[in-house]
Amino acid sequence: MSVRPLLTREQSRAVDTLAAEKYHIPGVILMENAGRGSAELLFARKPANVLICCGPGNNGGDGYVIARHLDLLGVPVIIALFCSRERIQGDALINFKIIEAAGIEILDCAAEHLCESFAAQLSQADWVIDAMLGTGVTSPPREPIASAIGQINASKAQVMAIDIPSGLDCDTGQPNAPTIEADFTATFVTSKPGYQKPAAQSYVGEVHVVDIGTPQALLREVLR
Ligand SMILES: NC(=O)C1=CN([C@@H]2O[C@H](COP(=O)(O)OP(=O)(O)OC[C@H]3O[C@@H](n4cnc5c(N)ncnc54)[C@H](O)[C@@H]3O)[C@@H](O)[C@H]2O)[C@@H](O)CC1
Ligand SMILES: [K+]
Repeated sequence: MSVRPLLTREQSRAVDTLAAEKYHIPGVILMENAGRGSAELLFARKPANVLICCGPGNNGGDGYVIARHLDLLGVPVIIALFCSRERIQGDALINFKIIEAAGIEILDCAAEHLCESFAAQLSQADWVIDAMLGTGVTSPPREPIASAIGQINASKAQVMAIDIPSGLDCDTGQPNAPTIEADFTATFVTSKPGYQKPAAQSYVGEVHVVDIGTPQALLREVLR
């Protein structure tokens, strides 16, 4: 496939479902490929230290995989968790348990009062990874993620968005209030229709497509 067509948010979710149900690829393999590919993209930029902001879903799951691979590459990482541990499930929970067992530092930022250390870590961060909201987002960002987006945008850290800059409508390119302003975005399988729109440029930054191992036949089926 020379120039890949663009998957909408719904089509991206169809790819994830079909990959598991029709092509027998466990989601945690797709997540490993997504996280490893994203970690290697960031490592190439020689990060001094990385603060990885994780939301409640599989976008957060990508963040846990990225943390493990950057840690393995010798990069100091800290996870900022923007949901209660109890909310984490499925493929994200598998990867959360791995980094917990590996002793990677996790800041509990789910409850406002536990979040003082987030501001301190953010001020020290060379890079921030936005693994808060991906294709499962259904409305403008809610608290505590909304406040985190504002603090991240106000910080001096460089920002890498995972799959979708949190807050951005990936189909129209329209931002919500607030939306992550990323220096670059690692998006999965294909770029998204909204990423080429003028309104999206200050949010997506440089777009990189990361393959997650889905077969060509699956793409052809979804894009038909
Ligand atoms: N097999 C898969 O499904 C794969 C998924 N991947 C990652 O998983 C993401 C999709 O994961 P999910 O479907 O879990 O969804 P998300 O991880 O995008 O998170 C959505 C969750 O956040 C909450 N939420 C929704 N709207 C919100 C809002 N406006 N404010 C605050 N919280 C909100 C909901 O609880 C929802 O469960 C993709 O974007 C990609 O990053 C990748 O790992 C590739 C494989
Ligand atoms: K994101």
